[in-house]
Parts: sequence; structure tokens; C-alpha cells
Amino acid sequence: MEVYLVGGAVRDQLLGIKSQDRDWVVVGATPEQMLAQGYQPVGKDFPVFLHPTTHEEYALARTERKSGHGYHGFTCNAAPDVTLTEDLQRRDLTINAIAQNSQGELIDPFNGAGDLSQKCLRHVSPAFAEDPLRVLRVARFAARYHHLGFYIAEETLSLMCAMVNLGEVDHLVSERIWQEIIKATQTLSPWIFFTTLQQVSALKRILPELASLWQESNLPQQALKAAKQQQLSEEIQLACALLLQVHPNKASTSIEVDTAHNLTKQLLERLKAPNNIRQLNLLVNQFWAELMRLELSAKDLLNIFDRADAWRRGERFMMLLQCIKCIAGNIPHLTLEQINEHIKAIHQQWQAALAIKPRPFLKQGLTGKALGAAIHEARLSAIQATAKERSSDS
Ligand SMILES: Nc1ccn([C@@H]2O[C@H](COP(=O)(O)OP(=O)(O)OP(=O)(O)O)[C@@H](O)[C@H]2O)c(=O)n1
Repeated sequence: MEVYLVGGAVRDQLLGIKSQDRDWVVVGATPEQMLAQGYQPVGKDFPVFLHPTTHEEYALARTERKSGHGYHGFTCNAAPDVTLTEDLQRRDLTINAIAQNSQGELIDPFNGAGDLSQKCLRHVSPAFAEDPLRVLRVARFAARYHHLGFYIAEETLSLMCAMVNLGEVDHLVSERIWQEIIKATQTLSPWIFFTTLQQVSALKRILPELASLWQESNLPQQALKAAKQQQLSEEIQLACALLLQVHPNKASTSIEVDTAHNLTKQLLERLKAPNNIRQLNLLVNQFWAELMRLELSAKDLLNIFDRADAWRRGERFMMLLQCIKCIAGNIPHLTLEQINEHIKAIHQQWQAALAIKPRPFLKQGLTGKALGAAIHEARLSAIQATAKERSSDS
């Protein structure tokens, strides 16, 4: 039996990047031989084993034939006569279809090294079309290597479009889509993931709620760029990418806010996104247009703090402000300086209101509604006083 290093490890080595994990392919072996050598079987779909000591993945060389739609319905052939070239041929991109033997020599029947040096993401063979997840994978690789100048080959883009038009991506399960979105967020240029999906018409099939905004405006793209450049958290990046509130230039009507709210709920529930991400997204879509208004009164602000639960959920409110900064920083009629000042002012007024504690009112014997009303009034005064101080300073 022969063992080769394959996939990401070889690709990253040629790119001079440290790779995360190593995958191996085994040619000329049976599952029984692997078990006899102490390898642990994993996965039920493909014959993959873990090395007894390194725990790295060793897969028997295989060919796959599609027998159904989407990610299901593969028949897999992992007989010992499957050759290395046959195994490499069923892989997604030429840059991922290079093998290296134990002497360090490359086996590269599909010119992956050439495509790497040309910075080209090109599919290996028509077998690419057998797995619709690859449409998302290519978009993710485009995002990952964008800063290095990589592009997608014309013929690969055409094939991706054809797969989308045939409805192949419609069968992808939400967990897989979410996983790819998260991995895309971890790349240096996550917006390229979304623009690539837009380009091959996949966005409207897999994330239909986002498609029109990404089509009509570059706001989510720019906001996501800003969040990435400032190295803000994954949650904030996602909230920028999954923006649904569409009217940056005018105050949104309550119907528009409600629609965005419902669409956000629908999208994130379908994707089974974690709760913290759902909540921040809902908050951003509900408040960003409102919070961006430069002429917010103390009453307006207090009302937003109440509705956003800025009292008990301070960390989340901070993230909301950071999102607003990323989004608003890309709205043409506002300067970056104006936005930064505006957010700073909101932050100061919130801090002033947050400093109001119930204890003195409790000491006065206030309880229930009366206590609530007194705290509300005191917060309003604190916000007004801070606003006054700011305006006399400027
Ligand atoms: N849908 C898929 C998934 C994987 N592969 C192949 O399996 C290898 C390993 O896949 P994976 O570990 O998901 O990706 P890597 O390319 O190793 O990239 P990463 O650095 O993100 O792990 C890929 O290089 C590719 O050859 C594929 O052809 N089609």
C-alpha cells in the first residue's frame, strides 16, 4: 500500500502557509488491512481512518458517483484498484488535487501547482458538479486567497452557474451552509464569499433574504469590510454581512423595520444560527437606521436603550454600537468623523444613564411602578445633562 499527503496540506505548503491539518490518501489497501494495522475507522459514508498515534485522517483512494440530488446520494467505490489519479480527479479544485509521496515528490496530474502559481481556482473535472457544496467552497477559497490575487477560472464560474441553475444548491442542508458562512467569516476577505455567490446566482437560492440588498447596494459589503479591517468579532462581522434593513438614506417606516425583523428571524432560524448571533442580528436590523440619526433626542435615546435592553445586556449593546459604526461609516451623506462623534455621544449618554442606581430611590421608600418611573426620569436627566455638557464643550 502507498500513502500520500493530499489536499490542503500540500496546497498550503506550496503557498508557504502553515496548514491546519494533514490529510492522507491510501492507495492499494482494503479496510481490513487498515484495521489490522491499528487504524480507527471514522465516518459511515466514506472509508476514512484515524492513524493510531498521530490521529490524522487516512482515506482509502476512492471514486464517487452521484446517484441523487444535493449532498446526499453518493455511491462510493474504494476498491484497492482505485488509482491515485482517479482519486485526485474526483476532487474539487486542481490546487486541492496535488499529492506528495514520502520522498517529498509531487504527483500533480491536473497541474494544480501551475494553477497555484497562476493564482487560479479551477475545477479538476466535470465530477466537480457532483457535490453542490463545492459552489460554496470555491466562494470561500476565493475569499481566503483574495489578498493573494486569486481568481476563479471562467470555466469554473460557468460550471458553478450551471449547477445553480439546475437547482443543485437548493438541496444543501442549512448546517452545511452555516458552516461555510462561518468558515468564510474566518477568511481575510469574507465579503468575496458573498459577492462570488451573488455572481453565480447562488445567493438568491441559498440566502434569498440577503440577495436583493447585496444586489442593490454595496452597504453590507462595505460594512463587513470595515468590521474585518477593525478585527471586530465574528458576531459583528456576521451582523454586517446579514444586514437586511434596506433604506440607509431615509428614516425607515415601522413596516420596513418589521419586515426586516421577520426576514432576519426567518433566515437565522432556517440556518440554525446560535442564539447570540440571532439576537445581535435582530437588534442591528431593528435599530441601526434609528440609531444613525444624528438628531436623536434624549427621549428617543432612552427609548432605544429600554427597547434594546441596554441596561442588562451591556456587552451586546456595545456590539450593536460597533456594528452601527461599520454600517454608518459607509453611508454617503455622513462623514466618518460625524459618525464616530455620534457613536461616542450615544456611548457617553448610555454610560451616564447606566450610572443611575435604584438604591437611593429604594432608600426613599419607592417601590414598583413609582420606583420604575423615578429611575426613568433620573436616566432621562442624566442623558440630557451629558448632551448639554457635550454641546457646551464643542
Ligand atoms: N466537497 C469537497 C470537500 C473536500 N474535497 C477534497 O478534500 C480535501 C480536504 O478537504 P477539507 O479538509 O475540507 O479542505 P482543505 O482543502 O484541506 O482546506 P482547509 O485548509 O480549509 O482544511 C480538499 O483539499 C479536496 O481535495 C473535495 O474535493 N470536495
